[in-house]
Amino acid sequence: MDKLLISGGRVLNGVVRASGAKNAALPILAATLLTKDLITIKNLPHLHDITTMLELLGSMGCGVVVDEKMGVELNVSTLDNYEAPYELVKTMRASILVLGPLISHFGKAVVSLPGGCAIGSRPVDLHLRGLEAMGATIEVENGNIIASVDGRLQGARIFFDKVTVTGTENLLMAACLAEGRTVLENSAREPEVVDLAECLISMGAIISGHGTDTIIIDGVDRLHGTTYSVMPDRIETGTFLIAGAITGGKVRVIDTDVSSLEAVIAKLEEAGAIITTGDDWIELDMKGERATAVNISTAPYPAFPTDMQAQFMALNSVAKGVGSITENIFENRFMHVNELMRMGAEVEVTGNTAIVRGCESLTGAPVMATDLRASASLVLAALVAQGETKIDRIYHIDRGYECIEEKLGSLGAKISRVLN
Ligand SMILES: CC(=O)N[C@H]1[C@@H](OP(=O)(O)OP(=O)(O)OC[C@H]2O[C@@H](n3ccc(=O)[nH]c3=O)[C@H](O)[C@@H]2O)O[C@H](CO)[C@@H](O)[C@@H]1O
Ligand SMILES: C=C(OP(=O)(O)O)C(=O)O
Repeated sequence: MDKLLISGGRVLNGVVRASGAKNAALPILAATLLTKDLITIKNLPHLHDITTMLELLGSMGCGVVVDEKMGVELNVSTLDNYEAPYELVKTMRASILVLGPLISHFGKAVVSLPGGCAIGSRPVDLHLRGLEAMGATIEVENGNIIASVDGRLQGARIFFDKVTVTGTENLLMAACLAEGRTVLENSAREPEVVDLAECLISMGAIISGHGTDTIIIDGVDRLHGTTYSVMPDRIETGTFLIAGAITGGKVRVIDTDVSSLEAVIAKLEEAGAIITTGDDWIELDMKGERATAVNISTAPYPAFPTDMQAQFMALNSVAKGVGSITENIFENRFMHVNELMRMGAEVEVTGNTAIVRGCESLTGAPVMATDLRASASLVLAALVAQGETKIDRIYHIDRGYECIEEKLGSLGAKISRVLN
């Protein structure tokens, strides 16, 4: 298994480009199942999850042509298989995103039921209940969700008990080809949901209210082809800004989306960073100062994102003072705590709150990545730790960070990949 080797203690300085957003690219790729016309998706990040989604679409019979800049041309007209098998779903939960488009366009779908994962139990009951409200028949057999509908799905009013990002995306996609109007209430307002809606609109869908908690979709008979460019990755952007903050450096992230990072920028400023922004760039300057610990409480957008929680835990570990981190979305998203403690971090967890007492320095150690953002927090901690850190199981980080060692290396980090 590949490992990352990081020698800490270098101040990061420079400019780095944000890649396309994994969490927008995945639903947008699934949305291509809604038309038989040719679709071109641009600014796809070069990530393991994207390859998995392309593999999944390919296994269903879609034509997939990738160009050298990670633009992809998809052709669904050859699709002849409506199944997302366990082998792919177990490596990427977001495979569930093909359920809504498949049943809406083809009237049938078999998708392996995603199990729990390292950050929590993560059920998909709200996806299934919503599709049933639209007239689908759903059965779970041998670990598979078997969905079908006679004729078209029917528009419906659906209230989500809990805000769910991929749940909103699945039903949004399903509603585009349904008969009549669908109203999604208590919908996710995440920028990635908005990006998906914009892509669907460019395919001819009639959608309003995306970016608010009530999305209205008027179903159409067919969608057409489009060329669409995926939004920049706000979580990758935030992670690079913290790489600057944790090392007392100055980092500018370009080709990013400033408006999607308000909650993160506010916390970085509270931590003592000087932030300057332009139309599509954010610069963080610590002026060589150590950060001040901040309190974080995760919640759906526009509040502080759970996907940035672990990275702020790393920052608090070496900050001045004490900060609390409360995780409200996933029940088990503190797997990084024990690994950070192996590097000398002082963290006490009670229920869903971690109290982090900042220390003067961390020390390098062999550590284990447990999930995607947990791995990012270990990379960040390693950048500032004394000595060498070896991070194992970095396939987690390859799910969500494009060329992490090249990008951090270009900012001055001493980081390399050990191939095994
Ligand atoms: C591919 C993708 O976009 N992944 C993101 C998406 O995951 P994902 O869409 O899986 O997360 P959800 O927004 O659905 O989960 C939010 C909460 O709702 C619960 N829930 C969800 C669905 C459901 O049917 N029933 C239910 O109880 C979940 O267990 C969790 O406690 O949003 C999360 C929350 O911002 C992010 O951390 C993930 O990076
Ligand atoms: C949790 C994440 O991804 P996924 O929902 O694909 O597991 C993430 O991007 O931090």
